[in-house]
Amino acid sequence: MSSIAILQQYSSSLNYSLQMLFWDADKVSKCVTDIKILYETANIKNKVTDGDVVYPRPSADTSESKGMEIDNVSFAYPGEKSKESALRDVSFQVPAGALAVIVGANGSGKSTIIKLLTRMYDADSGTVRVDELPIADYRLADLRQTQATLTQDHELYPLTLGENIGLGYSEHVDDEAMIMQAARDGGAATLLDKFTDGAKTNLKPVLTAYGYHLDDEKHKTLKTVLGKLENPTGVSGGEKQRLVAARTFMRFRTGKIKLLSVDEPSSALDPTGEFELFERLRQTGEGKTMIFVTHRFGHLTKHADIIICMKEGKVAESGTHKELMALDGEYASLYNVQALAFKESEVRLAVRTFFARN
Ligand SMILES: Nc1ncnc2c1ncn2[C@@H]1O[C@H](COP(=O)(O)OP(=O)(O)OP(=O)(O)O)[C@@H](O)[C@H]1O
Repeated sequence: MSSIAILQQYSSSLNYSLQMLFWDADKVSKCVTDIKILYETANIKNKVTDGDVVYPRPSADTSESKGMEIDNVSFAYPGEKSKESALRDVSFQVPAGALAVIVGANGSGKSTIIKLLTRMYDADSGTVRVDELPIADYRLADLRQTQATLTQDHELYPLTLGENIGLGYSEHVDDEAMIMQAARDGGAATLLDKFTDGAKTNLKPVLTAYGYHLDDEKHKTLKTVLGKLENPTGVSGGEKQRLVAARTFMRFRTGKIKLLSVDEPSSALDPTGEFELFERLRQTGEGKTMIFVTHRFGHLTKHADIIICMKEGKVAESGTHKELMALDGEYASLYNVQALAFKESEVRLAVRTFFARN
């Protein structure tokens, strides 16, 4: 019996060792694949060619700041399998300093417009113009310096919460006062206050105390400090959006921003958080060209100088809220569906409150 027991113990120990070996081998092969992808990505040539015109043009006076124009633009994503292109014969203008809001159903081309205006892609036909010149004429680095974008795709990095905000203006990544102001603007101040280390809280430490082979007794203090540093900090989807928004407000501090593009950055925010974010963006961006993509109608569309209502890759309608409501077309029907849903939810809330009280 004892021989069988020993044999069984050895067998399960061998089984465990083999499992660990394969697990480690799996991790090593994943790391190698990741590194390979990293090198391959770094080698991908940018298809967006650089221009040579300085932006903003030194000679440009205010009369030359004409804003942005999309002129008869069509665009299909490289390798797109869809039968229809993402954008077809799209034309509209956003005067300098105006607030434009792009609305429309899923897949109607809203985000694609932002990608062309920020020159992530070039149009297949037609022209995107900035201050009357084709966008491709300008130096890319100059254009990027004057743009602040806020989208759902923005990521947090394995740095401190403060550094994640400070990256919006990398020369001031250590400027605590500026970071705190940006945090307040982005609605992230309460989040920073939640942690004992505040803005210095490490989001996702990359060090590992195990790697140093530290002695429990001899390196006790160092181990405690490293342990604290290494403890990853979790943030919710809404908190991430607030931090990323704060980074955009930090970017405004560069004083160079001329275009603010905001692509549905608030899906995980509660209605109050979203309202406050849009209001602060609108106030901070005052005087700059602002382009918002949103699914939620309401105060933003009412403030818009121009609303572009997209449908299946084309501009269905454009104008102010008042003009489009008077048209009683695509925009009005989208608006009314939301207004109805809002009224229904208000009724449901009132009913629930009534029954809770009685
Ligand atoms: N990277 C991509 N590669 C290929 N096709 C894409 C890519 N991004 C978007 N598309 C396609 O282009 C079309 C327009 O997409 P876009 O993201 O601009 O729409 P949208 O109006 O912003 O949608 P949503 O409201 O869902 O965000 C869609 O048919 C979409 O499938």
